[in-house]
Amino acid sequence: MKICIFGAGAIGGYMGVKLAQAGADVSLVARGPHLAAMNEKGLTLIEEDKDPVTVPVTASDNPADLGPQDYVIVTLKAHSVPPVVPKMQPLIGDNTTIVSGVNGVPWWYFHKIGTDLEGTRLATVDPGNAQWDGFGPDRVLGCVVYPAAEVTEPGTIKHIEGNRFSLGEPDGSKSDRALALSKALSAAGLKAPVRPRLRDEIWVKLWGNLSFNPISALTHATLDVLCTDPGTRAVAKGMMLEAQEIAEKLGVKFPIDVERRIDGGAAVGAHRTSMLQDLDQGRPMEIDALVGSVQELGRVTETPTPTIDTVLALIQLRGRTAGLYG
Ligand SMILES: NC(=O)C1=CN([C@@H]2O[C@H](COP(=O)(O)OP(=O)(O)OC[C@H]3O[C@@H](n4cnc5c(N)ncnc54)[C@H](OP(=O)(O)O)[C@@H]3O)[C@@H](O)[C@H]2O)C=CC1
Ligand SMILES: CC(C)(CO)C(=O)C(=O)O
Repeated sequence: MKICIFGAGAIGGYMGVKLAQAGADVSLVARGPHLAAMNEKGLTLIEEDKDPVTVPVTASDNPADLGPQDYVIVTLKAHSVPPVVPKMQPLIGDNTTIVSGVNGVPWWYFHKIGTDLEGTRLATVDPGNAQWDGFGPDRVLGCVVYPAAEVTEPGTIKHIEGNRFSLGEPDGSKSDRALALSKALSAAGLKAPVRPRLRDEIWVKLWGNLSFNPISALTHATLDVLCTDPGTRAVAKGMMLEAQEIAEKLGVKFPIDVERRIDGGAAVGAHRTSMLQDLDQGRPMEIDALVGSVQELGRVTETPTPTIDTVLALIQLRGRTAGLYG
């Protein structure tokens, strides 16, 4: 089984080391100094309570070097995917599965959803239908990424917590391709359950990213603070309740309530969300995938989103004034 991880930064690099250690036929697409370091000295993973490990990896910035794959696991930031769809084509053969390991509402959300919204495209996450037309939705296997990791220096990944990558077919079936990838990831020491209702998990994760991420980038507060400060907790709750109304109209069942989700965020502690880290480091923020997409779904489902609209306007302008958005 040939697996290529496209965008082998923090999450893709973590997965890459684990798969390489388990002897999988895995290759990585990356770029710049991180790619150069991987090719020079291998990819290093630092995990708590373990000695750092460095593994030799097959890595390139040119997918044509790697050829058609059984699985392409996309672990780019959401806004980086549409522009690279043409560049990814050499990785795609007749039976290639694309695994979308990207936060936010996935571009394939309405593929095989089984309602009258079947086939609806989302401009916020797939402008110009780049992925829908360039990959084809039948290739897609969904994935919710739970681990936290970061690239601490070129060629080095620090794992922070978690090892679960939930997988799910758009139609909820336990397909052979989902089960085979689950087996390969499990053999690498990762948790990879195949879920019949992946969209429910997408929304529980998205609840936090939708609200905590922009609030943290706007306030520079860590999760423990923004989830317990009465004012910002109320803003997060307002956004999440609007999202819940949208999601329930789309058939999602939430296994927990908003208060419990916010308490879970607080329990993570003094974490600077990825959007705050991106802002601080001058990198584009995943505003469209995490917040704009939920506003778009509000329009699709005719659900008012006044709190989401307000926070989205603020974070978009924050991004523009920092030269990182739009
Ligand atoms: N990190 C985390 O803890 C978590 C992340 N996620 C989600 O996972 C996804 C990936 O995040 P993360 O791993 O943090 O992101 P990273 O930025 O660390 O990884 C993406 C990598 O792809 C590279 N890249 C971008 N464009 C190209 C290109 N055209 N060709 C080759 N390489 C390219 C980037 O290089 P460069 O740096 O040069 O741009 C970077 O090394 C996001 O959607 C994120 O929200 C989900 C849960 C937790
Ligand atoms: C905020 C958090 C921890 C989950 O909601 C996250 O995923 C992020 O920092 O992007």
